[in-house]
Amino acid sequence: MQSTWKEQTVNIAIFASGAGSNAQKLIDHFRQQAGIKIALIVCNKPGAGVLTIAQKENIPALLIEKEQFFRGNAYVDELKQHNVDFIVLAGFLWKVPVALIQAFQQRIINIHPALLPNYGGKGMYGTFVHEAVIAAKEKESGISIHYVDELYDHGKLIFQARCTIDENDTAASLAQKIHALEHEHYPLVVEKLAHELQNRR
Ligand SMILES: Nc1nc2c(c(=O)[nH]1)N[C@@H](CN(C=O)c1ccc(C(=O)N[C@@H](CCC(=O)O)C(=O)O)cc1)CN2
Ligand SMILES: NCC(=O)N[C@@H]1O[C@H](COP(=O)([O-])[O-])[C@@H](O)[C@H]1O
Repeated sequence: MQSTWKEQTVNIAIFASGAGSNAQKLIDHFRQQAGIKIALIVCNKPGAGVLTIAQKENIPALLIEKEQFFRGNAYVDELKQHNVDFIVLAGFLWKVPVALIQAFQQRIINIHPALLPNYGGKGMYGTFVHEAVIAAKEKESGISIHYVDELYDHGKLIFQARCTIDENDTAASLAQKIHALEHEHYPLVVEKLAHELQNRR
């Protein structure tokens, strides 16, 4: 039987902990796209900028807390209630637990602001990444988009893009270059994976 358009829609949940610039770019990108919807914003930090974006964009927001996330159902039931098909981490700073990974196998991805496998792992987030890259006097950095497994920054790589680092670059100027790469590429990678999910149905 032909499924309804609603059933064919790929519903995406964005997990974020901070300002939400990547979330905003994803929302903008899919605003006019039939069949792919940003259905939920999940956040672990009260007052985070991404919650303001959710409110402005009239997207449901779910504020999660540690006990239920790490020792409860990992909010799998709530995600299913929102018909979430795919999870996109965009500056989410907690480790995704195995319960959630098992419920969304090969359907959780993350963007990391460096060229994995270098400069990843516990403590490697936000400006800490750029400071480490600058301190190491690297000549280039970039972004890595990967599937999420039970370890930090360890899942199968999907996409990488690079930028040069000039001698006068600082962690702040490097962060700007990295954000530009993220905003350019993440929506396109998410779109490609969402279409592949649609075609598997
Ligand atoms: N199971 C997984 N969960 C998450 C992954 C992953 O690859 N597998 N990626 C991270 C995102 N990330 C890097 O891309 C990352 C985020 C945060 C940390 C970190 O050290 N966090 C601190 C806590 C910080 C806070 O609560 O403010 C910590 O664990 O002590 C490392 C890497 C998202 N989840
Ligand atoms: N290791 C995870 C990590 O550092 N993620 C990084 O957090 C930032 C979130 O920015 P945003 O809130 O403006 O999208 C992004 O640069 C993302 O790569």
